[in-house]
Amino acid sequence: MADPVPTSRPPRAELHVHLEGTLEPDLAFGLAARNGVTLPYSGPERLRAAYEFEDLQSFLDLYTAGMSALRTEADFAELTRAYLVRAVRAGVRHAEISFDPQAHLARGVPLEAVVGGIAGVLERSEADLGISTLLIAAFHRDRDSADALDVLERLLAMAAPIVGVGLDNAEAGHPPGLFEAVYARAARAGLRLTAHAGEEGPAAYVREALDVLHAERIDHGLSVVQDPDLVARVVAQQIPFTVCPVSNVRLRAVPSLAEHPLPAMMEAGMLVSIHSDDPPYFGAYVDEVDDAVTAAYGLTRDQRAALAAASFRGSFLAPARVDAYLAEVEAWRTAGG
Ligand SMILES: Nc1ncnc2[nH]cnc12
Ligand SMILES: [Zn+2]
Repeated sequence: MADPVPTSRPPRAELHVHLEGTLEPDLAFGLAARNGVTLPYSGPERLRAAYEFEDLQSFLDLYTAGMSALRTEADFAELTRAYLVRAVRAGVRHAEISFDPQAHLARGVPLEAVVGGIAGVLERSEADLGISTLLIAAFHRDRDSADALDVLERLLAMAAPIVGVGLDNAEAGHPPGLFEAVYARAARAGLRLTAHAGEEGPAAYVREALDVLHAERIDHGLSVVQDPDLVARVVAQQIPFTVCPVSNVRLRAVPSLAEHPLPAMMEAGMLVSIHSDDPPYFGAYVDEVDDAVTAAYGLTRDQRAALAAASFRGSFLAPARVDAYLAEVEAWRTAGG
């Protein structure tokens, strides 16, 4: 018999989600109308119908176009709140949300509006919605690293409430090592370090993110499986990998879930967890990602609980909070009988 709705999926942490990638077409058109912005589609359904991607770049083009609707502090607050409400329904107990400051600065939107809108909602998320949250500033790897350093200094100067930094956007030809100084500065400021690596790039990019950036966590990291020595190392060190299987299929990093390395990563003993990346663009929030991988690989309740536990272990939360959330996962696992 199917479980009742509240316990059908494990409690989990969402560690890999781009705030701008949570923009639903209806909200995009609502904000665009409010701001006098014209989106290059006749309406939300036409926009959603355009969510067919050949690769990462074809997605990034649409993702960047969608962002043009976001202009004011209130827009960022509304976007953040809408994501959190949906995440709570997905069983997300803790979310570490990335945002792309450079994308907004490039459009003339002040950093204060972006950070103020997001942070104002996040600081009340636990009281208002019962979900803990942390914020990550992600830098564009296909821009000059001096620009990333400048934006990082501005975030530090304004005491932006960020827990860490990330690295995203077009990967091919943009190795992590270019951002060594940015990550060193972030580390000196006490920030936590994560980086996209091995989504479209080679295993060498994953290695470089670990060795040069000293990344504590790897976003995607699919290509690690091409390097058995590196797999052995990340297993030994229990480096968290935030994998987004539905995103990887939709962006054609892999042909299908059946050919995705997630089962091999789990089998090898990696600390791997599953996430949504940019949910409306890929047609799946993290509960739907869980459903998809459970069906594709015939995961047991214990395996789903292990993925959920890894999401908390890989978080930037304090150990006591991780332990409290792990107890919730364990309660879910054992409730299944
Ligand atoms: N999957 C992804 N890879 C790199 N940058 C991104 N920004 C939003 N989604 C991304
Ligand atoms: Zn991502």
